[in-house]
Amino acid sequence: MALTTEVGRRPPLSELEGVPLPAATVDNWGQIQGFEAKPDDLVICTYPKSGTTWIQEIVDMIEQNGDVEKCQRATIQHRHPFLEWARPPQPSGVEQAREMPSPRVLRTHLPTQLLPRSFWETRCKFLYVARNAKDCTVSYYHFQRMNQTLPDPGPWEEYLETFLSGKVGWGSWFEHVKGWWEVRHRYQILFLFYEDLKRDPKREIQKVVQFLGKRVDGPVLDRIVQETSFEKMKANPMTNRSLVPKSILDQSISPFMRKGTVGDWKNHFTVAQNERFEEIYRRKMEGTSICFCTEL
Ligand SMILES: Nc1ncnc2c1ncn2[C@@H]1O[C@H](COP(=O)(O)OS(=O)(=O)O)[C@@H](OP(=O)(O)O)[C@H]1O
Repeated sequence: MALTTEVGRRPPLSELEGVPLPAATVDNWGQIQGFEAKPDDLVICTYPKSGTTWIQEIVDMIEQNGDVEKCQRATIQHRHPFLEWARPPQPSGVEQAREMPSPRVLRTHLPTQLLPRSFWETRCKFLYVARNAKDCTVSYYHFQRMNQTLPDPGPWEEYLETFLSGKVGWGSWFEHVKGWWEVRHRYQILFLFYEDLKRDPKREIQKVVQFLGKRVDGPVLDRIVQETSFEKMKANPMTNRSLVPKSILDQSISPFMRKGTVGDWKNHFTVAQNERFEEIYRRKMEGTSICFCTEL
């Protein structure tokens, strides 16, 4: 009896310094906090659903000089250890990173105030990708519907309030984005926008190439643009999460590679919801110079 109930239940989030996080991440916090960064680490930082997988594939394609076969060596989630990953008895993200040869590419959704200190001290490189709040809300909503390890989002109108109050995994979008934006000139941070990547992928990928101190020739750059398109990544089992068991990601509810567009929020927000969102947005983003576009 009890087992049946356990299987069907979504685990609630835990909290750390007011930021909701998966309970296993909080339980493993000692290990995460004590993580030893290295000066040649590259850290991909994002708020959830902002283009993490996309930028990971771009970075890997650049590192492999456009060699598609080499990027097929493992699923995207196994190529770059996720710092907060903790699912005993599997090796945690920290343990995976420790085993990895340098130079390492790591990934995290942590807000600046929770990032382990060694990252700031070693002054390694950070690649931050931000996505406009409205599309992020929509993408996160569908992700929570299908991700059996996160709380059930409930109906859309309820989820919108949960998102606005920051009671979702990794906390408030507003605080996350503002936090990373504020430190972007103090550290080696390349700050990118999902919407710019959509509008002009070639230009944005060139920025990444330069930031990584690499050189790629024209045809290779064109191949990277092509192979990291939404359509290609949606069809690629190494990037589309189709190899993740259905008990974790149920893609019959919503695919991981869902739409990959700018402006899908218009298919979800009512006029009233949009007005309320904008009002809260204005208040929470007051005083910051960061600017997003919500349609192309
Ligand atoms: N190549 C490419 N082009 C455009 N858009 C892309 C691409 N790859 C992933 N995506 C879209 O990014 C959303 C998933 O974000 P993340 O990868 O950050 O998700 S996660 O936090 O790691 O779970 C999710 O957005 P939505 O489709 O709006 O839900 C993905 O479809």
